[in-house]
Amino acid sequence: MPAPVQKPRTLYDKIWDDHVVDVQDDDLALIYIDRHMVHEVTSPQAFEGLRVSGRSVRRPDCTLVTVDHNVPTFSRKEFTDIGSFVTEPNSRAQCQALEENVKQFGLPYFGMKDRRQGIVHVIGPEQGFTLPGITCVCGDSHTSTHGAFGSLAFGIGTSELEHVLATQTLLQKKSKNMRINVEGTLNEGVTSKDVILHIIGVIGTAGGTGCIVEYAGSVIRGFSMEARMSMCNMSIEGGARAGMVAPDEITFNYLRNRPLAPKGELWDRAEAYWRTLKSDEGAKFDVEVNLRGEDIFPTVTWGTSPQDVVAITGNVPNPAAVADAAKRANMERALSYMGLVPGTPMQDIKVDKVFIGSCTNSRIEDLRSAARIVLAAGPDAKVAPGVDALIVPGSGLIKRHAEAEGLDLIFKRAGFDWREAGCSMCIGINPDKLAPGERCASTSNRNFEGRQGAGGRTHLVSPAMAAAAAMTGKLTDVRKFLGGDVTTKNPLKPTSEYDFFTDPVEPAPEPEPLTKTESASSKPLPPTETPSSVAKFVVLKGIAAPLHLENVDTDMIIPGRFLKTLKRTGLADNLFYALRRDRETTEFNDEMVLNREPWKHAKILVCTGRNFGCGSSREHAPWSLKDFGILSIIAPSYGDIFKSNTMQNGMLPVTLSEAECRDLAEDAEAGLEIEVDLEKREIRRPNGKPPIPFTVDEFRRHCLLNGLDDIALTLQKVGAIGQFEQRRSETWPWLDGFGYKGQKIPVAPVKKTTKMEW
Ligand SMILES: CC(C)[C@H](C(=O)O)[C@@H](O)C(=O)O
Ligand code: SF4
Repeated sequence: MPAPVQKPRTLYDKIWDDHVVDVQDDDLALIYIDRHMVHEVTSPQAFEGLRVSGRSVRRPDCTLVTVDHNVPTFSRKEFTDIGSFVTEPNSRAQCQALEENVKQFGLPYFGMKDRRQGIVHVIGPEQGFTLPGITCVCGDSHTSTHGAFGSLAFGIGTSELEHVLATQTLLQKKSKNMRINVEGTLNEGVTSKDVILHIIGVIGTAGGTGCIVEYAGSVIRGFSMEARMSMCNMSIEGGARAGMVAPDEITFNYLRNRPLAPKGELWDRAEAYWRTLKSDEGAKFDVEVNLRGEDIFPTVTWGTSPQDVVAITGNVPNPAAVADAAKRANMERALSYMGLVPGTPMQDIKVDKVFIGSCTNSRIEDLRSAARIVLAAGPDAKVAPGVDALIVPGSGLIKRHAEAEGLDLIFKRAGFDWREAGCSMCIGINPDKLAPGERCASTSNRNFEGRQGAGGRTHLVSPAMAAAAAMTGKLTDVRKFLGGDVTTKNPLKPTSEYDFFTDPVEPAPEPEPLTKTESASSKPLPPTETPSSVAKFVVLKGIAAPLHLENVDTDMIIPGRFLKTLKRTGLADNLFYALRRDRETTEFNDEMVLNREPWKHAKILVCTGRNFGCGSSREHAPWSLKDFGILSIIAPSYGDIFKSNTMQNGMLPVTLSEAECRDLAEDAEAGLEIEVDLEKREIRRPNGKPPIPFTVDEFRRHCLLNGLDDIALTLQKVGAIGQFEQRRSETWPWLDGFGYKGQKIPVAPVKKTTKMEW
């Protein structure tokens, strides 16, 4: 009999197929997670969950922990410990909790004394922890960055994080396949950051919802790994949970010799497998977008959403030209927040601050490209008067690498502030933030209201454009600095031979005993125990509050500065902070519906705009809604991570058509109580209108109706997980991490790094 012909598969299909541990009737699959990265903001509640239920971390060897969001980026010369160095109490508490958890659960950790510390999405690739063909997760939406290596990498919430720690698996439904092709040649001054901003401008922040995006085409193939990471990083801003690029020579060259990448014969086996990781000819994509490199120009955002983009040569758009009333209102709000007048040339907009950093653009190439512009401005050129310009390398190693190339001197000579690694001014939950009304050209990824500090105004740009803005004091077309051959004019000498091996890679430490008699990792996993309970959701009757906004992001639901908590509760007052509070006095206002009777008591939120809960993976968003009393949201569509986060908390997101949402919003405006019945899958109104039916995943419905905990259910499949791990060790042995079953990876000999003379 001829062998069955397998139909052509996409890169995503292949990685998915290779990770399925178990499939349930309703399309949900338990998939194995190869790499788990952890930081201090989204993990404390998950570790607490493990502690309470007496569970251990299943694969410390596949877990890597660092501290990045809260850390101050000023000099660490005087650093002794977190307790004295991180002075803001909530930030300190999160960093200290992480260090305690690392010890207690025995996890590999790059702390603040370790020069490999840095932004979680920078250090994984840098160490070779991120590899092609893997599944990779982190309690952070920009995990999409790691897809640049041809891996399936996506952000998860805190409950899912706990699930991965305990089981090394996740319950997932397969997403749709989307491909974005960028063919042709890029214009002068256009970088991968401009390409991804342009893409988001075209597809919108909901464009990739429900999809995994593969970036393809000659432009992408020509990009370095750094450039691919910047693109995949912002997949989440385009609504997609993950973005990926098929691995190729550029990927292999980047990874070869990285500390945690396979070596010798294992490398050869791995590379042979990695070469199979590309979409087959004829593979089916549910959505395909084709763009031309020639149509992309140096790009900048004007508004408060990453889709609000314009070429730097353009003007601030005019809301009056927009027919749709809701869109016009959104634009007016954005322009008022940004303090911009329609028609103003973008290049006339003055900036107060420039930030070069974040998981999008803080890698060595980003720093080089910014340095080139500074050099092109002239030997004595300085940062424009009145502008504060900050350069924050993504990791301690990048900082050293840049210093070895002398980039720090270029920056410092021109008046830039040269910092230590961390998330810094990307999110403003550490000392680096914008003051109210300050305007910043930023290489980060989110320009939401208040993102870089309450009242701060963000324009997203590439590192070269940020450097140009620093030198002129205004948003500036980078091409002004690019006349002639910049590389010969500017004597930058990149060092590809940077030595990553001077620090030994140690296996994870032994877990500390939880009590005198039981340790976190030696305690056996609970067997087929009765599923523990989370709150049940059966029928919910109550006041519904109407909300007429599109693309409500989780930064809007709860701003970053309120994430610095170790608890899941106490967040109600900060729900929709910017909408509910007066900008000046911060008192609750009367305009926002949730501040008024009877909606103050709302149990249901009816949102008429699409893409509710997009952006960051913070589970604090559903926690704050729940804390306020809202247990069900009704909207036309959701950000993928937010949707699963709500269901992990006994809340029900109902998806209805836009017309149905508008209809229900009328009832909500009238202050009527409505009833969400999960048992019958329908929404009932008291005014004689017919019930509205809805659909919901069967497994999720079952869990919600019975108040079941995913982790306990998954642990019933521990046998299948163990079998998968055995096959994984045989087929992909390089995926067992350092320290697995007592193995150690050899430490390469120490090489000397010399400061470059140029
Ligand atoms: C803290 C974390 C939940 C968040 C994210 O998921 O993206 C943060 O990194 C951000 O950039 O907003
Ligand atoms: S987006 Fe910003 S805050 Fe989030 S991980 Fe990246 S650098 Fe950190």
